[in-house]
Amino acid sequence: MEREVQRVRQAFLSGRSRPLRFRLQQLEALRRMVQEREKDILAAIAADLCKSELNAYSQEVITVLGEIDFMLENLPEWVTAKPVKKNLLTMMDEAYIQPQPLGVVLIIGAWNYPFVLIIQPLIGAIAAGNAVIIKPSELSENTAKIVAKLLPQYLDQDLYVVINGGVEETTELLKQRFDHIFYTGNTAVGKIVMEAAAKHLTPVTLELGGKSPCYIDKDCDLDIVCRRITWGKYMNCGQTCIAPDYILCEASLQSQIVWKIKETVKEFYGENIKESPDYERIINLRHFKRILSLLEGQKIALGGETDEATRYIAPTVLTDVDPKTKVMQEEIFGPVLPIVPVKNVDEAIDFINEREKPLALYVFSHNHKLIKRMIDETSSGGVTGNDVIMHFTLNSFPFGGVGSSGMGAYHGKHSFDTFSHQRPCLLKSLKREGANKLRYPPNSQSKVDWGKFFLLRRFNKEKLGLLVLTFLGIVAAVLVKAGYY
Ligand SMILES: NC(=O)c1ccc[n+]([C@@H]2O[C@H](COP(=O)([O-])OP(=O)(O)OC[C@H]3O[C@@H](n4cnc5c(N)ncnc54)[C@H](O)[C@@H]3O)[C@@H](O)[C@H]2O)c1
Ligand SMILES: CCCCCCCCCCCCCCCC=O
Repeated sequence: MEREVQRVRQAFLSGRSRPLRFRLQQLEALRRMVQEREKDILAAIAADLCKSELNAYSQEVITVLGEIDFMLENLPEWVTAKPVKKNLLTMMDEAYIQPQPLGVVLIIGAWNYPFVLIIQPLIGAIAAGNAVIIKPSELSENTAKIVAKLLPQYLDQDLYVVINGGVEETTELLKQRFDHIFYTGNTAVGKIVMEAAAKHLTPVTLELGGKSPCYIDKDCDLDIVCRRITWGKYMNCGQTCIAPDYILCEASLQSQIVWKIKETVKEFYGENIKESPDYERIINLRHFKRILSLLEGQKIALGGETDEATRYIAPTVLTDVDPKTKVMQEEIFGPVLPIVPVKNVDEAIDFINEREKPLALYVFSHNHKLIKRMIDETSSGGVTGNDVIMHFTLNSFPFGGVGSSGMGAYHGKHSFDTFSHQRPCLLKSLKREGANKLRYPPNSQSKVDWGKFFLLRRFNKEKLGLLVLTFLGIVAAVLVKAGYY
């Protein structure tokens, strides 16, 4: 492992990942890979998650292609140095911020969207000029294998390397020194990653999970609300980090919500859900059993049917759920939707704020002020009003958690920034030493007063011109006095 990381570091140190032209070429090659090998990629995702190729394409491949195009379009502007505002002491100097690659980045992916969750951060890391080691999830082994096979056929083989394996390999990998670690997965492993990173003072991005609440106000169109929630909750069989985890609403709305979700489930997946190409399965038996255990003692208002042999769990809704029960203590990550009755929006806000900060928050209402209030008075990684999931699709948004749902963010420019160091560069001349005398010892009250004048005073534009002239006059006077002229 150590040798492999060393090899990638040597490739980074060769400098070839840095030029803009190279980054664009690699991103174009990645796009070619996705387009030319689309069938293989879709087949692998389909095999891992019992997902139709159409769904794999719309949920994963579209996102990846969109992200590559966005990078190709904007990268030339993002990589350029950006001049910054100067103060009176640096007036005559060159001051700019130069984004630079961090070095060797480790990307650890999760199984639930196994392609997009490693390729989207990879796009950002390449765009920022880094070398990358990718560790796909071992639970989505088909996608892990196809990525390991295809990437070396299209990308620089020494700069971008896939390492497959399970906990043992990841543990070994985490002992190595990286310049950034980007991890997607559960919170418990997030802590392991952060602890390992701390040994080398390596910065981390942690894309974690949590229980994303969904508040339904009584002033809304329940038909549309339930259709959107049904889509976001049962997509990928509930195994989506930003799926609405549970509903908060007034008790009287529950029966209508159940009825409308039931109708929508029929419309989306037909009478026999098991035969629908649009309904996935639970990733493995461990998760299947974990989700079943969440149903114990609950009022099942819809669904509840299961089949262990195929790891099928029907779209399920629970009503009158007690917040103290197990289903409300951990992220569900399955097709089970508890409804927790609350008296009003105030109680819903308190309920959310008494718990860990979620990755996403959803609020449905015709009342725009109520949505704004919910946003102002709570915290979450992201929010969508009157829909679910959709904030993920906008690459101008930073995607990430807050508090226990994660740290850092990515997508679009935010990925570029995550994998870049914003290096402040100040280029001074070796001339004009007279003006610099102000900061050299011995210090004096008048020097401090001039320092305060130069660094603390705020000037409007008109005054500034005058001041620059005065400043230059003073410099000239000092120089004359010092005998330079
Ligand atoms: N924020 C996001 O973007 C996002 C996206 C997807 C999933 N998630 C969250 O991820 C969770 C589901 O994923 P998961 O954790 O089951 O995925 P997982 O089991 O695939 O684990 C994630 C990664 O961690 C590695 N790993 C597992 N155990 C490890 C250990 N002991 N030491 C080191 N590495 C280890 C795995 O090899 C894998 O690559 C949910 O909580 C979900 O909300 C978050
Ligand atoms: C055919 C229409 C296209 C619709 C696009 C909808 C895209 C949904 C993308 C969902 C991806 C969610 C990934 C979340 C990562 C965490 O688990």
